[in-house]
Amino acid sequence: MSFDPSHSHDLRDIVNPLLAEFSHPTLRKNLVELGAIRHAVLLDQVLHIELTLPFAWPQGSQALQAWASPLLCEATGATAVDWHLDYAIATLQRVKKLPGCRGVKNIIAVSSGKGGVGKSSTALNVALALATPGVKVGVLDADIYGPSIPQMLGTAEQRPSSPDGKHMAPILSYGLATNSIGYLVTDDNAMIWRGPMASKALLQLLNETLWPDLDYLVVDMPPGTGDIQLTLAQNIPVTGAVVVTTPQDVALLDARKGVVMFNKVDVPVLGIVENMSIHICQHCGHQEAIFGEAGAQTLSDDYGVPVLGKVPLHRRLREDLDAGIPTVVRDPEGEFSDIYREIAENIATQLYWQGEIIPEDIAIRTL
Ligand SMILES: Nc1ncnc2c1ncn2[C@@H]1O[C@H](COP(=O)(O)OP(=O)(O)OP(=O)(O)O)[C@@H](O)[C@H]1O
Repeated sequence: MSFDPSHSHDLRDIVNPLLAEFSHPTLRKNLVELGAIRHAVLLDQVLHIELTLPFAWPQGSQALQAWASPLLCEATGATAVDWHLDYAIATLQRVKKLPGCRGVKNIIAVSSGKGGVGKSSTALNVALALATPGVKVGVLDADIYGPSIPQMLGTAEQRPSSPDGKHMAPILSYGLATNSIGYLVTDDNAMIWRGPMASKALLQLLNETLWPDLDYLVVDMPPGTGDIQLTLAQNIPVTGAVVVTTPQDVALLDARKGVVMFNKVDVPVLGIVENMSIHICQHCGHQEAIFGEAGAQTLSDDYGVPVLGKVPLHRRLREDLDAGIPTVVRDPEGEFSDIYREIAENIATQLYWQGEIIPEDIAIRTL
C-alpha cells in the first residue's frame, strides 16, 4: 500500500515520531508521551497541527515551531504549517493537600528572604509573562510591608468594588486579575499590624476576592522568614514557591532561610530567581557583576533547587514599573521580556513536573 499524507493515519505516522524528537530543557517527556498532539490534517498543502499543553509554554512553543515546521514540510510535502496551540493547564497538588481557593488552579508564592531584592517586580513581570494567550493569570499582592503592585500597574487610585457587600471584585489590569493589600490600607496602617492580624487579613484577601477562573495565581509574599511568612506558607493552598534573591552574600544568606522555611513546611521550592544579576549600562551596554557572581548557583547546588533565571539590573526595568507599564507589557519583544518569559516557563514546567495532578473538581471550594 502506498503512503498518502492526506490520509490521517499516514499523516500521524509522520507527524508524531517527528514531534517526539523535539527536545527542550523544559520537557521531561516528549510531546507524544505528554499527550500534547491533538490533531494533524493536511488541507490544500497546509499542514494544520493542534497541540494542547498542560503548562504555560510561551518560549518552548516558539522553539518547537521554528525547529519542526521545515522538517514537517519536507516530510509531508506541505508548503506551510499552521500551528494551533491551546492550554488545558493541570491543577497540581497543594501543600498539605489543602483544598484550593475558589476558581484558582495553582498558587505560586513569590518570596524573598529580605526586602528590596526585586520580589514584586519579578512577581509581576513573571505573572504577565505566564499570561500567554490561552492562560489565565492573577496576582495577589500580599506584601504587607510595601504593597507596590498597584503602583507598578498604574492602578493605585482604583479600589476593588464589592458586588455583594462581602466579596471583592479584583481589579483587571493588562489581562491580569489583581488584588492588593495596598488598595485596602494605607502603608502606615499595614506596617504596624502584628503577626496574627496580618496573616488573617492576607488569608481573607485571598479567599474573599472573586477571582475569575485562573490557571495561575501569583502571590507576592511579604519579604522575610518570620511568623507572618510561616503562617502564610502553611495556610495558603500553595502549589509551589519561588525565592527571589540578589547575588549579594547577605541577600543569599536570607534567601537560604527562605528555602529552609519552605522546606520545613513542605512547600515545594520551584527554584531561585537571581535579580540584579549583572548591571547593564544603559549608555554603553557594559556589563558588570556589581553584586558578585555565581551566588544563586551556589545556593542552588547546596539545596538542589534550580536557578530559574537571572534578571539584569537595568534602569529601564525600574522606569517601566515607575510609569505603571511593566516591561513585559511595554516592550514584549525586547530581551528583558524574553528573560521573564523564560523564567515564567521554567516555573510553570517545574510546577508541573514536580507535582501530582489532581482532578479539577477538587479545586472548587465554596466560600
Ligand atoms: N532588575 C532590576 N533592575 C532595575 N531596577 C530594579 C530591578 N528589580 C527591581 N528594581 C527596582 O528596585 C526597587 C525594589 O524592587 P521591588 O519593589 O520589586 O522589591 P521588593 O523585593 O518587592 O521590595 P519590598 O520588599 O520592599 O517589597 C523598585 O524600584 C524596582 O523598580
